[in-house]
Amino acid sequence: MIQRAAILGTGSFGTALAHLIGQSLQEVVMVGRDPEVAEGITRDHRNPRYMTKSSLPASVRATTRLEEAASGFPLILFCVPTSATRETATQLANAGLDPQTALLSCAKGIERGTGERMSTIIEACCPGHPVAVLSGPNHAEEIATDLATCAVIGCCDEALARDLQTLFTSPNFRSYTSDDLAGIELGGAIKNVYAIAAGITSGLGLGDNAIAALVTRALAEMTRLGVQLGGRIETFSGLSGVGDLIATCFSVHSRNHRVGLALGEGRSLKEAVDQLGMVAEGVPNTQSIYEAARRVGARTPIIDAVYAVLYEHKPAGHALKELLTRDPRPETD
Ligand SMILES: NC(=O)C1=CN([C@@H]2O[C@H](COP(=O)(O)OP(=O)(O)OC[C@H]3O[C@@H](n4cnc5c(N)ncnc54)[C@H](O)[C@@H]3O)[C@@H](O)[C@H]2O)C=CC1
Ligand SMILES: O=C(CO)COP(=O)(O)O
Repeated sequence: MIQRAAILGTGSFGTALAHLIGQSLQEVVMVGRDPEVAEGITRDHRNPRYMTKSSLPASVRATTRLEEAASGFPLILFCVPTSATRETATQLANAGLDPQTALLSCAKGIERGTGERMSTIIEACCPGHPVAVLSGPNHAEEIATDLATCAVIGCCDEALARDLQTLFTSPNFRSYTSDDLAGIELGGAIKNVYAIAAGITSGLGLGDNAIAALVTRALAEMTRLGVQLGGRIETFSGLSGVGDLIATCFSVHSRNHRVGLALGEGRSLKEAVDQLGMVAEGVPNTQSIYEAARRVGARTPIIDAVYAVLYEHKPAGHALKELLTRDPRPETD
């Protein structure tokens, strides 16, 4: 049984998960960069910057010193953006990490340049440590206020998978297990791009039919690309695939959706990102996933359209028109 855990990242998701697992654990230490945030969490049992309405259990404290998390915690959660995962995992490995510590990746994205998944990066930086992943329709805002949801835990070690499933089981949180880490991580990464596309669609003033059509074709594209990149087909019909796709494409909470909405309404990418104040993984991941798709020769018209809007200055309306006027094809092709 896991009794203590460390959480790297004192942002939205780290705070939501501290709220969740802090209810059953003896001790949770959160590690962040901002001393004011860390002090606020420890003193007031509330994050002064993220998820500010959510109280944190008495078991939760925070620090800015990574060394405090490296030793004495059998489980460490990675809740920093994907762009910071390699650096954070390297620092952790050099901070005196206990040999048996399990590492759980909660971030959603793949690395720019290499196309690597977060679990493989963590494994490479912290060799010998068991690595698992958590994903699903899991908006921080809802977990932090005890609204019910489900997640899938990807883990190849059966005993650890059981321990993690026990930890991530509460009256408002149900978890499933799977050994398809690739499929789980790819679904969570790729859906970010479609959440931007859904936001753009809303921002352009299109209706429910258009968004339903987009999400349906996005699922076909995500499955096609995800299988080419190494995931199992059935995983994309699960919580980390279609489940998270629905959550982010239709939710007011989705940061990626909000970036898309701003773009559809005519704002620049910089304006859209600046007004958010939180990480929208779909922005860097549109690049990393577009590049990964090119490497395996996948047909990804929706990802290509989002890439053109974000990085080639194509007006969103033009990108939409091009998508709709492509050569006709069978639905299941
Ligand atoms: N917010 C959500 O509802 C969910 C987020 N996630 C994933 O969790 C990850 C983190 O997202 P959020 O917590 O939403 O982001 P956030 O923007 O709310 O917080 C990010 C945190 O990481 C820290 N950070 C940023 N750059 C860093 C660096 N270079 N080194 C160390 N720390 C750094 C920030 O100071 C902040 O504490 C992302 O990959 C996201 O996709 C997954 C599920 C749900
Ligand atoms: O992954 C998420 C919910 O499952 C969060 O999505 P956003 O990053 O778009 O807010």
